[in-house]
Amino acid sequence: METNIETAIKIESLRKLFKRKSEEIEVIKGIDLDIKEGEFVSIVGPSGCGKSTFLHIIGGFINKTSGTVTVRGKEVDKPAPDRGMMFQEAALFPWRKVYGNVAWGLEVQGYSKGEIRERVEHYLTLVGLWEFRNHLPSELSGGMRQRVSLAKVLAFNPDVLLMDEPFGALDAQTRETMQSELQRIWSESKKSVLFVTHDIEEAVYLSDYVVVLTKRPAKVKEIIPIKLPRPREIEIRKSYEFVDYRNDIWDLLHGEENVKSMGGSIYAK
Ligand SMILES: Nc1ncnc2c1ncn2[C@@H]1O[C@H](COP(=O)(O)OP(=O)(O)OP(=O)(O)O)[C@@H](O)[C@H]1O
Repeated sequence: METNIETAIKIESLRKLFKRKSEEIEVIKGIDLDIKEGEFVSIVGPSGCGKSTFLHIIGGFINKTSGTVTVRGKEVDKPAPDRGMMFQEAALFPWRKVYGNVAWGLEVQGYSKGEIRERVEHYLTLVGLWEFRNHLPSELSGGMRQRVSLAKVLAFNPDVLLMDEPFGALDAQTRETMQSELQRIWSESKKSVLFVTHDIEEAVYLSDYVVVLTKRPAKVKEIIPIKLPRPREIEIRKSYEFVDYRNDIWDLLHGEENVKSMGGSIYAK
């Protein structure tokens, strides 16, 4: 297989069936997708269509039935530090302070104390929480806990970030703040991100592309490039272009027959 050096994640003919007793449930029915280095790509789709399954296969947590998934040319067969994964709930040790949580993966990998301190400081500063390094997770807000989770994942220096509804449990205002923060952190860290969300506005605001999946079994229905300038200010959500993108994705998700033209900006890769 030919893999372009600029390709961070390559997915070809991916298929997934779950077996339950004598029944086979087809969840993913042939997905092809290329994510280039440094791209931010969101996945949206009807509830239960297979978004989390898709992300977990790329993470190496679920086996695929057929097809190929490669990250920087290397075939995925199990979880590994080249793929950092974030979930809706912050994955933190409650008994470890913020510093200790971010340091954990580095300790396990055998980094020296000096290297650990350097990396933990770098990533906690990046997420704006260095001064909270001696707090326990229980002493932080939900948004702050998710920022610690992000620092913990980034400290591994993964090639790609896989994020499954990471802001799904946050209130609307905190969620918006986290979206702006993530945009800044992404542009500074230059990671490729694959981001699953139910929130169309979140997908438009953050992404270079939004991938719309069909209902189960999931296929790619449409790939929409988001050609809004960066960095994106919060007010961009009020612009006509933004609202147009949101409405077009909403129509696609609701299976509208007469999807309004986006001036040629809808295309399949
Ligand atoms: N281990 C499993 N065994 C059998 N079926 C499963 C298993 N895991 C998931 N499924 C089924 O696969 C389908 C897709 O689930 P998945 O969680 O990937 O969807 P989703 O798009 O992320 O859902 P949501 O939008 O509600 O979060 C569902 O119908 C679910 O019941």
